[in-house]
Amino acid sequence: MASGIGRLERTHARRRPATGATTSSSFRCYPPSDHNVRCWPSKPASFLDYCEAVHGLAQTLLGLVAEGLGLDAGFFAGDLSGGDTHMSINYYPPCPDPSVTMGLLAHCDRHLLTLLSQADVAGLQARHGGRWLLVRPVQGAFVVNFGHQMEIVTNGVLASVEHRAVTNSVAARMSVASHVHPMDGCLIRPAPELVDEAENPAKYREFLFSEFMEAYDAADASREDVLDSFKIRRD
Ligand SMILES: O=C(O)CCC(=O)C(=O)O
Ligand SMILES: [Fe+2]
Repeated sequence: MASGIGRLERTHARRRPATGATTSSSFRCYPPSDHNVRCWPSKPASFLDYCEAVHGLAQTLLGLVAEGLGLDAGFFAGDLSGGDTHMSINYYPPCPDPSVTMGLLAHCDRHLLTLLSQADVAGLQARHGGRWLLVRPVQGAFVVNFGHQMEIVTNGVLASVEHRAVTNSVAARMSVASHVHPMDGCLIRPAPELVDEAENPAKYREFLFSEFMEAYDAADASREDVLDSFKIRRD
């Protein structure tokens, strides 16, 4: 792990493994409960400040997204975004031949929202119109990703974004992703306000987020396979 990150306790391999020599550590970083604090890195000392700022930013963005959709500003607050924030710290060493080694395989995040810091080395790609587009780093800015849960709750209005990370032959790259999760027992369903049985019927059935986590792992994060098991078929 690069200097500055310090010791990471209770790290584990990513559920979605990279094909290259990527090192990823995932742990619950917020709220600062006794359990979560035990998983924190020992450096930097301002780690709590970072987690609090990210949490605050995520809640502000969710409020704005809700308003933009014509929902109550507090629509996503509470159970839908009130679970632990999961942080993934990804380290991609330089790779002699990037054409044969992917940093992180294509996937959609499973929860509501991700705030991703990718520092200053490019590598993140998002799929758009069948093509992979490089998401260039902007100094001091986060990339905001919608996950599957956002797509389902908005009945497809805000689609989850498929993305991956590529390696490069020169520079090591690091990214820090903060994933905003719902409460474990949260019921997920399209917002009734965004459903109209005649004009725009619900595209997804109701389910517990824990059920979704199992389906996500079983489908190996393939976008269509994951969503398929929750779609309502009308033909
Ligand atoms: O390293 C990146 O830019 C992507 C990381 C990512 O997609 C994730 O941690 O879920
Ligand atoms: Fe991701």
